[in-house]
Amino acid sequence: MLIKNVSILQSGHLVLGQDIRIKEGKIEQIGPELQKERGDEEIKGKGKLAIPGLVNCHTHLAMSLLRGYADDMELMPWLEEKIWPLEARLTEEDVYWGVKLGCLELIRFGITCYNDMYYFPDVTAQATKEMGLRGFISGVVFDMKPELLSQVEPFIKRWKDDELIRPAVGPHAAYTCSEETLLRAGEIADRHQAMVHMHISETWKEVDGFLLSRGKSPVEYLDSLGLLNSRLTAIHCVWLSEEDCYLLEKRKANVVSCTASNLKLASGIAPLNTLMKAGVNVCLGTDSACSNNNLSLFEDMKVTAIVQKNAYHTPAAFTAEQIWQFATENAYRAFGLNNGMSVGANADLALIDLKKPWFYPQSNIVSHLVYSMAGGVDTTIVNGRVLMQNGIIPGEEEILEKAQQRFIRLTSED
Ligand SMILES: C[C@H]1O[C@@H](n2cnc3c(O)ncnc32)[C@H](O)[C@@H]1O
Ligand SMILES: [Zn+2]
Repeated sequence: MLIKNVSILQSGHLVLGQDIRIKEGKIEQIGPELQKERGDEEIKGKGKLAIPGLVNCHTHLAMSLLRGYADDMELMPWLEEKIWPLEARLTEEDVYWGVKLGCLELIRFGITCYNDMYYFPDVTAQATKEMGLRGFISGVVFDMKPELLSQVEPFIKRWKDDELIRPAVGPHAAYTCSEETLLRAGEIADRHQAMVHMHISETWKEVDGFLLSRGKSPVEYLDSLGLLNSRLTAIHCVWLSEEDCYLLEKRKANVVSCTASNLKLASGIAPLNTLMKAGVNVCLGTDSACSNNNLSLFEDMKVTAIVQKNAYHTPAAFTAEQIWQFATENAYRAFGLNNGMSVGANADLALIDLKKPWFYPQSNIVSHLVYSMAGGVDTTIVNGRVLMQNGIIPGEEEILEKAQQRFIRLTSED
């Protein structure tokens, strides 16, 4: 495949007239005037910017089926009164079409890899693979459904050698898993060197509960169980002490901030300034389309930048370049992804049509990507396979129809 005459970002500046040769799922060559080789599929890149694929570091993708189902509530009533009762009715087919609906949105927003925690992980993995996206997929584990823990290791064994899917371990949170459950989940992850995906310190009530009952924060408690390490994606981390921030860095844990979801649930604002000062690897996630309510990292980048600037009364903080790293390089580091606009990297990239008013004047492109990007990308490529070209995703219409049918069935008993 040869992407012709596209612009790329180099050190934050636009470099025009570049060609990108892709072979066997990798970027083989980048430069001007590359010769077309026999059999090369050519993609016209004139007027477009090629960006490395974005990584959504926290989703419950199948919850795209529940978008708009339960707004305007805080976390625990939202879960206990609305979400968990509805999820009790979920079938594998609901999850399959919900994941496909979510994949459509990820593709349209230039996201080539995502990190998921939900029910029926085999179905999530299969649907993701069919859509062509890279995914770190974990089956949720919590004591409400004790049978889920025993399904983790077989799931890992089934998917551990897949090219696009990386099986992970998903203990829901410290407040929904017993110590025994957390220890066993950690042992399984250690045995398979799998990523661990966990909601941590999302609300003040969660943290206050631990301080009162255990005399330590959730972060300190999880560290006492050996769960803090470089394979952990610690989701939310809104209510952290300074000691928690330095402990997360000491253990090289990754923090995933889900600003829009935190704000919509009125959970608070994560202390990203302290985390960055401590040297923690900070990434971004949208959480589900049921608490955001979309899966656009462009939107979460902008929201994170402006909310954090205001929180610290420092407009100069959280620059567009730093925020862009949250959604790209920091995420690649967290998941050990060989991604980026460089020779030998995975051919996971997106093309953005720059002929849009919000990209003019064509000056500070990273600023435009973070502060003014609107809509979606034009073309999305994962592992060298074109998933969307010129805004067209094959099979989209059927997925939209099926998702609508599944939502109607799922909520018909309400
Ligand atoms: C996977 C389970 O986690 C539930 N969930 C969805 N969003 C959140 C959140 O922000 N905090 C905690 N739990 C969440 C989801 O409904 C599943 O039950
Ligand atoms: Zn979540």
